[in-house]
Amino acid sequence: MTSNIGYTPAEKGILIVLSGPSGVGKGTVCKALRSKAPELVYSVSATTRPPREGEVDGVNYFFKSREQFLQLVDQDQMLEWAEYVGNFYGTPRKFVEETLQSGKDIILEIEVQGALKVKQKFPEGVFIFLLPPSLPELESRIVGRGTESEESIRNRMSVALEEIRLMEHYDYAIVNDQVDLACERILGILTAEHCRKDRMVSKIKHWMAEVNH
Ligand SMILES: Nc1ncnc2c1ncn2[C@@H]1O[C@H](COP(=O)(O)OP(=O)(O)OP(=O)(O)O)[C@@H](O)[C@H]1O
Ligand SMILES: Nc1nc2c(ncn2[C@@H]2O[C@H](COP(=O)(O)O)[C@@H](O)[C@H]2O)c(=O)[nH]1
Repeated sequence: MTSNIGYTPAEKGILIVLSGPSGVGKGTVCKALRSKAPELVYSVSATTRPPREGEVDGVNYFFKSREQFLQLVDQDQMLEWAEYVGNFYGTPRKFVEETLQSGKDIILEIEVQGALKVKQKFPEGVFIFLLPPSLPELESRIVGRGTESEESIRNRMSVALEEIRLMEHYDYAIVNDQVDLACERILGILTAEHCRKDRMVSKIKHWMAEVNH
């Protein structure tokens, strides 16, 4: 099934930030969204974390050394960046800005510190927090994924509680009990956000200018 957002695009696209603790299912939900909403664009982050089995450079992440990453930061090429459980993660700025400028919506799947930095720069963005049905279910999802060491699982679970505490800074919270339902909720939010009157103001101004001409 493909989405039918059914909006008249405002001039700029909408920036959507999807956060939530490690293992909650952000990546899984985004993958499902790709087939349901092919018109959405997904930002590819840079990271210093080593690739997991099957991850492809330029598709899942741009894999960088710490030196390369910090050079990108120095060159102001990152919209935001953060250190998470010992590795750097960041969003390349140019791709996001160009996508929004072209009128397309873009999703950033990022952790909370980075999301709060994006909120300072793009307060008009839509900030969505994904929650697990419970903390034991979160742990069993991280463990079940089979990608993390015991130490990494412990670290990610302890950061998860800090992240959940910062949920108050987000606009929406969604429980990822079922992937399809989580996708529907995100697409519902997006439809509503496209109908916000503030996003239409510049378009209406343009009409008025034409009539008054
Ligand atoms: N609704 C769901 N019900 C059951 N299992 C799920 C659900 N969503 C995701 N999962 C499973 O949970 C595990 C973690 O999912 P995923 O890798 O998408 O999480 P993530 O939030 O992207 O994690 P990270 O932030 O570490 O990249 C995967 O094995 C995935 O199949
Ligand atoms: N601040 C940012 N966080 C990011 C970015 N890309 C991914 N992430 C988040 O990092 C953690 C860990 O990811 P993992 O792939 O190692 O499991 C997770 O919460 C991601 O959402 C980014 O560009 N900036």
